[in-house]
Amino acid sequence: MRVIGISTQQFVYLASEKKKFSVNEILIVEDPDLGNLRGVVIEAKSLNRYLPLSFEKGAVLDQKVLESLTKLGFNLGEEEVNIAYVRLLDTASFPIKVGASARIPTFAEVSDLLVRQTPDKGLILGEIAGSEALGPLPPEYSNLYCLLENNEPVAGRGVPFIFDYRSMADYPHVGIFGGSGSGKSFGLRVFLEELMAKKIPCLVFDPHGEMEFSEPYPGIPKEIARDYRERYLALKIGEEVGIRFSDLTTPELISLLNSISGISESMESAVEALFEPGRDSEITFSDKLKALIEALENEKQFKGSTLSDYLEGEALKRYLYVRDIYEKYGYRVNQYQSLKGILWRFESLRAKNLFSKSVSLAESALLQRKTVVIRGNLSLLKIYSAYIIRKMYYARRNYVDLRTFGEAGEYFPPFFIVTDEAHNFAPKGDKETPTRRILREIAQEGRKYGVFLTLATQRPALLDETITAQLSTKFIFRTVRATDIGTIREETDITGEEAAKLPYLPSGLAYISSAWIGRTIPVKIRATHTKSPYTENPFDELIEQGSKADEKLFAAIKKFLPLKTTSLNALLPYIGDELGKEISYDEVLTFLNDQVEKGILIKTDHNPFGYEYALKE
Ligand SMILES: Nc1ncnc2c1ncn2[C@@H]1O[C@H](COP(=O)(O)OP(=O)(O)OP(=O)(O)O)[C@@H](O)[C@H]1O
Repeated sequence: MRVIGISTQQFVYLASEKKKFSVNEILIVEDPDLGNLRGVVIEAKSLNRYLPLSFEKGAVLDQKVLESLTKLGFNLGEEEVNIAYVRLLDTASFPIKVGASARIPTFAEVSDLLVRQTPDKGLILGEIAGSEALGPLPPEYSNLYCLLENNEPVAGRGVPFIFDYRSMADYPHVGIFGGSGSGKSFGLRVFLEELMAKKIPCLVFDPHGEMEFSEPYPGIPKEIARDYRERYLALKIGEEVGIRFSDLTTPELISLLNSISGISESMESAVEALFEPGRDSEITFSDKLKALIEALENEKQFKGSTLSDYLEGEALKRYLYVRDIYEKYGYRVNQYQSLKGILWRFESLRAKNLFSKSVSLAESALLQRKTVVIRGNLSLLKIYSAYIIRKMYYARRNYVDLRTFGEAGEYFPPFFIVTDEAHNFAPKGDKETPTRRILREIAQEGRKYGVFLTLATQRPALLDETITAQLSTKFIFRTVRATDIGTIREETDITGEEAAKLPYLPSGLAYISSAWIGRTIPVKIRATHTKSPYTENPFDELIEQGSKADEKLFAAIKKFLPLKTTSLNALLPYIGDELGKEISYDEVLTFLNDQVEKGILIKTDHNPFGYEYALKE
């Protein structure tokens, strides 16, 4: 490797016949006067005589570079020459000497650039791509992780990428972007495993039920494997976690109703007038709504206080109750349609079982520094997340605010909020959603309180821009859509060359762009220690399900072998009993013929009307 072309104090060109350069690789230039200087490859090209057109394109290849190559003895007509455009990371007091040699560094020479944190104080997320060449690592950086090759874990051979989560106090919030199948969910799982290992409390929203960490990934060596079973708690909305109605404030109730379907101003003022926080239960609030609707439907009956003679017993009790409610609220809340709208929204919330449980299990698990996985379908999570995030965030905020003024409040720990499908929780656009409001607030102020976001999405272009702008660290996996690549280019410092590679990145390779690192680093995300419940290939699933069904049917039919098709109809009820379900003539016949094809049964002509199937000897 030699310096060619025109060099400056900041940039040099390197050429080599043998070494192929890759973008982001760190190299050492050995200047006879300036000593050893480190630089990072920002563009890489290969030239050979069959590619004359590439000479015309790109900043790397100008005429002077080509002349210099020829003068230095490279034979462009005959051989391939690899060229790198390198930005120096160390300061040079004058331009680098042309012709100076360059080489691959040792780990010790570049360790300060590659590892910013010791493994015990950082998240071990994977391996810096291309770092295998740096030679043996000191023991403290070895054997920390495996990579996944053809779905098998193999020991990592390069420099670990250690994410300095402590730097999030200055550079908060993480974005994980990548198209379908790019390795984004895998990356998120690795991130969560590392947070659990460090006992950093975390609130995760899990719309796909995949955030399970109890099953070990097959083949992970035991020196690396960790047991996460005690480190997380999965809670299902409506079963283990919900909203305690008596805890709700009026704005919270309004926000919940709004999340079912947007509410009007008159509905909002009706809720403000009717709802008594802390005193109303879900039943008393619903009763009030119904009573007021009933009164407005027959307003004449309830105006004035003349009591009908015909009323007695339950009917009288009801009349008095409705009249009472009408007298108390009717003069302020008299829009029938608004009340119907609130009732419909409120009953929809109740139907989701939201009010049957509280957040106490989630709260105490966070206090125990666990990861809390909140499960539910996407639409339920969208409703619930705003409530629980606000609840946990304000608990933390109150504690910190009180502490700032020297007062003792109830302790609540710093924590992460993590979700996949983030563009559904905080979509871009004019329509305000309750979750977006609180996520924006945390994106802007969470740092002060030690509350950090980790938002994963397939569609960064659809994520709220205020939030995207606050994500100081971005993990960018394979991305194909031009609009998403456009957003990524605006929001990170990745180069044009890196952006052009985004559609072709292999699964599991991410560019990590972060304000605290100051440059983009390509990282192969490590193998997970645990297995998602849904890693089975759907086609293997078909085969497995098929063979299970076949085994069952074979066991049911076996005792009737040899079996004649003429007696099959009569046997169907018995076969059905064995199977525990009805089965048709055609289904059994197809199955028998399949077994003949597999060589398990033989089929013979029985008589002009049918066949006989028997076990092959
Ligand atoms: N770090 C990795 N190393 C090697 N292979 C990986 C890695 N991450 C993912 N893969 C491969 O890519 C596949 C898809 O990964 P993953 O499920 O994480 O995709 P995804 O980006 O989350 O897609 P979707 O958004 O559709 O869920 C995995 O099943 C695995 O085979």
